[in-house]
Amino acid sequence: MPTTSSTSATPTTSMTSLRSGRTVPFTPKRPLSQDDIPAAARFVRANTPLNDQPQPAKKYKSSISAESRVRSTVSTSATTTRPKTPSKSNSHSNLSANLHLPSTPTRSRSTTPAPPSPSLSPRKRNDSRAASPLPGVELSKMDVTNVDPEEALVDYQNVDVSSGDIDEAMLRQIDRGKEDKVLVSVRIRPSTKPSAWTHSTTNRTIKLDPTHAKSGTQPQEFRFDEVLTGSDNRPVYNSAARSHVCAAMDGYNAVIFAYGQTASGKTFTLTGDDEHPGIIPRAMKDIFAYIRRTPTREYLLRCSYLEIYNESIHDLLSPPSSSLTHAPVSIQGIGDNVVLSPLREEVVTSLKGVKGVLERGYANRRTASTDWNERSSRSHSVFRVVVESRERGSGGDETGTNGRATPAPVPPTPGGTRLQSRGGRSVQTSVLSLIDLAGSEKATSDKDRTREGKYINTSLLTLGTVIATLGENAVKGKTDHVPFRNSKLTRMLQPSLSGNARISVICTINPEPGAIAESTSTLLFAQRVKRVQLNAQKKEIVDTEALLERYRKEIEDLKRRLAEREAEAPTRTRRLSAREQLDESRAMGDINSRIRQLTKLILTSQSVDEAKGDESRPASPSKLDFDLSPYQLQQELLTARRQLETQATQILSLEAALLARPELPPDAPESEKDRVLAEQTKTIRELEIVVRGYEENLGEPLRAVREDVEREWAGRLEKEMRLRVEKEAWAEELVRQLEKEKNNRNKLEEERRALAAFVTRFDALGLGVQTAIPARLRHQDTGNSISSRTSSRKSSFNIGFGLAALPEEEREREETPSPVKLLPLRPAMMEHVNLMEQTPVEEAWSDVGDVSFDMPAEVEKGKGRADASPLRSVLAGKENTPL
Ligand SMILES: Nc1ncnc2c1ncn2[C@@H]1O[C@H](COP(=O)(O)OP(=O)(O)OP(=O)(O)O)[C@@H](O)[C@H]1O
Repeated sequence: MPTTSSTSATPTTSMTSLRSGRTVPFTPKRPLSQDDIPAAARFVRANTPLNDQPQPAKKYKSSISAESRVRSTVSTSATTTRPKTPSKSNSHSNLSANLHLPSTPTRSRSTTPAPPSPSLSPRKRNDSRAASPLPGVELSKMDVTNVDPEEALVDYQNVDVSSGDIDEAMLRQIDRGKEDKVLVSVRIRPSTKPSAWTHSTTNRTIKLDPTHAKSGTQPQEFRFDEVLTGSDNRPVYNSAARSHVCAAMDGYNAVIFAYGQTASGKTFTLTGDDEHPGIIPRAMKDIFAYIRRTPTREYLLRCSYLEIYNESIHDLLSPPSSSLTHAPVSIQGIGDNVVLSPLREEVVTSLKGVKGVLERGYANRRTASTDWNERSSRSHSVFRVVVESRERGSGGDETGTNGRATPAPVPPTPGGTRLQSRGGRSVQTSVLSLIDLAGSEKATSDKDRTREGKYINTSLLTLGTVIATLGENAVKGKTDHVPFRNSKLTRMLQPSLSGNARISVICTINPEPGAIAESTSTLLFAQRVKRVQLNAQKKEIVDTEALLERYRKEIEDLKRRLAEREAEAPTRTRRLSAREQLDESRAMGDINSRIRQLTKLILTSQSVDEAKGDESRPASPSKLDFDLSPYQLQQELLTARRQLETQATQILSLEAALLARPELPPDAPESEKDRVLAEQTKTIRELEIVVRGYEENLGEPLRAVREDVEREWAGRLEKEMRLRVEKEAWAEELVRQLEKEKNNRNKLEEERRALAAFVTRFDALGLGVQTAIPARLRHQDTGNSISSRTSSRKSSFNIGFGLAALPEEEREREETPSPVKLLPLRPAMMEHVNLMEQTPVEEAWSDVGDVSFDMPAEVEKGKGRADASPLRSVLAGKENTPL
């Protein structure tokens, strides 16, 4: 039997935590002095938009000017020196407390990588120097560009023990959210006022109380995956977020976001407070717990924190004041390939590291006091964790003295994979995005807040439209355009919303009667989200990398054989006959060419991947299908560029390896010098092979691709311009025709009036011909009748003469109603039409043909002539007739 309850049954005082038996402090995010205001009043003021109490909240309103950002930013250099304003400190301490951090790491391997050592690659040394662009502003050493990914790996052995362990409940949750639908939950915020809604947590339904419904209407019942109440964040996390956190650890992209009216509890759900840690701290704990229970894999975790404020993206970990070369974060990439750049990413290896990142980011968030929420989020904030993992290797085969064989390659594109696949072990990458949306709101009393509110509402509206279109497309099998680009938020979420992510949405509502409209709108949004179709896929860099590993191994093997032969050469050649020497040199040539061939294969590994089954032949870019659309060609170009970048990285690595070789002292034995010389010759040869491969394989074809894309685009542009010119000409012609038509009409009207006057006079003369004159010539509507007659005459003219005389294709064009088709009318034809338009009065005149007086001969003669209007002739003839 479902238990139906109303939130009204849970007043503030009864929102006592059942666990603790204490009153849940509805801590405003910017708390007042606790002594000043009684707890109940504090909650009412902080949460209730329409309470009838005075609103001292204004008193605590703080500006969110750039200045305040700078203040909080500069202080981020060390968490200890950050000014602890009362408003922020509570949040920070919430975060720290929520993460339950240990004082020191307890495992053998340090969880925090050491500062970059000078023995590392030159690139790394440069980065660490550039890491402090401002005096006094020390940026995090965990910035991903400062950290060697191989040294920041977290695995079950070195993971922070404070992360706890995964409980059975978590394992049960893993399967949740596997369906191809969005997991939609509704969370009803506790309230002191009676609730306007009835709900059932067991049936997962919510419905407007009929007493609040419009008279005569039956309120709609909404059903979701979860209906949650109360202040405990644990059940919310367990049922609405945990499955998705696990999915992210398992290799799927996952997005969890809170949506709802301002002050309905989004931030409370995502961040929580001391007593009720929210989704973010709980998720981070689970991530480390997951690593602990997965002995087969090693992980690299990178975090970023950004906000979208007034439609621009701000990096919360790298605010403007911390960098001299600050550039705004922009969204790059095409379609579902979204890259945020420049965006600071920090490697985290422990909960403590996560805490630091969250604290700094949170301190830079824009919040302000509004009429409804003392610390309202004025932006959409996104906390992202990139999870990279690979199987743990045996260890011996791949590392050199400092744990690596070559310097860490720079990832080819911003936001790309950092971890390298090793020995055929693939790297799995996924992103967990935890999003606290700004709340939709009504007009507010503050000007700045109103402006922000406009941006907030617009982007939420776009989110609604995007969701609605995606839902429609999914339900009706349509492919309607989805306006992702209409807001930064939707563009950023495009890859996830397009389906390649597991999504969980927690819609928060305020149950009070004063917020029925907003709550209904939130529930309708939730309903639409439920219809969106998902198809999340794991992203695994498997084939290419594995193949590369195979090729690399073979190359190494061949080089070893080549070196052995070269070393033996002096003694062997003496023993060999001329023929055998020739064979020997051929064999060496074969080995060299195989090395070259394999190098080419590495260079075009991506293409090789596509040309499955024919691995010996590199798929050359010259095989490109130029029937592809410009978009597809562009994609090809991007792929080629990426290969090029990989090659450039390889060259850099080899050069760095060459430089890193120890120099010999001057008194070193000759044999040692010869050995070093031979090694260097070998390295030079390797470099030559790589460079040649690059030149042969990518240089020219890449240019060719670029030229083809450019040519294709130039062709399209030319065509577009031609069309435009034609259209403009058409428009001009149309205007001319209209002008002509207008003149004709005026003329016709003039003539009609003259004729009517003439007829009236004629009547006045008592010549008794009224009945013979068509009535319309004597009334106001005459003109219309004449013009309609004219047009019917014109069309009969067309059919009778013009079209019959035209060739087939022109006749077709004439029959098409589009004005564009008028353009190719032959000038002679146009003349006919003009003549028709210029002499409509003869039509009218034919109607008065039975007027019982003789027509002057000139009138008869003038019929059908453009320049001699019969009416004018008539009028001229009658000019001196006495009236
Ligand atoms: N379920 C809940 N239990 C207890 N307190 C809550 C709950 N939901 C919200 N609150 C309290 O209500 C106040 C407003 O909540 P919160 O700031 O999370 O709203 P919001 O939706 O993020 O608002 P905005 O969009 O303006 O940022 C906070 O003081 C918060 O502690």
